[in-house]
Amino acid sequence: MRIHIATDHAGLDFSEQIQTHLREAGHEVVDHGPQSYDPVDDYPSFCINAASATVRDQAAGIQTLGIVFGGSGNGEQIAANKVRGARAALVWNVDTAKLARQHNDANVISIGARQHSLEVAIELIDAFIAEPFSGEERHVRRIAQLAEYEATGLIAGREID
Ligand SMILES: O=C(CO)[C@H](O)[C@H](O)COP(=O)(O)O
Repeated sequence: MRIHIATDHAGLDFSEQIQTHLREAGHEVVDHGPQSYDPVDDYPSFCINAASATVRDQAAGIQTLGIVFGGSGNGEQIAANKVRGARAALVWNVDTAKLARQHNDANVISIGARQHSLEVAIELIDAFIAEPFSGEERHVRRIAQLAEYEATGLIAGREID
């Protein structure tokens, strides 16, 4: 699978080690930065680039997922979700990693590098990558509502309050 990855200064060390893990597992990793440590760098552009590339590859039929990291993962998730078509989930245990795929068909995982050990972060990412979307009708319906809202501001053809 192709994995698009991005972080900021708070996750750089993590990102480098996780990229090694992913490459050893046979994935193609595309690093969206940062390329060097800058304690005052800003996560939005890195994370938006990773999410955009993930959405673009999926639209082209390429099997791909995105990973974004930061100190908490909150801002990184918010940034990724600004990209149309991105469904970024902030994951904090194996259950939320699996549910992000099963129920939400999340295409980007966000993780707080200051919240977990490297071993746990790798466990969360591996669980996320391995889990398929359930494809169940209720989840398909809810995801379609989000996509419709993103595209038109409507849900099921109606304005919402
Ligand atoms: O997690 C993050 C955003 O949600 C950032 O990584 C975090 O805010 C960076 O903090 P600082 O600039 O104090 O190192």
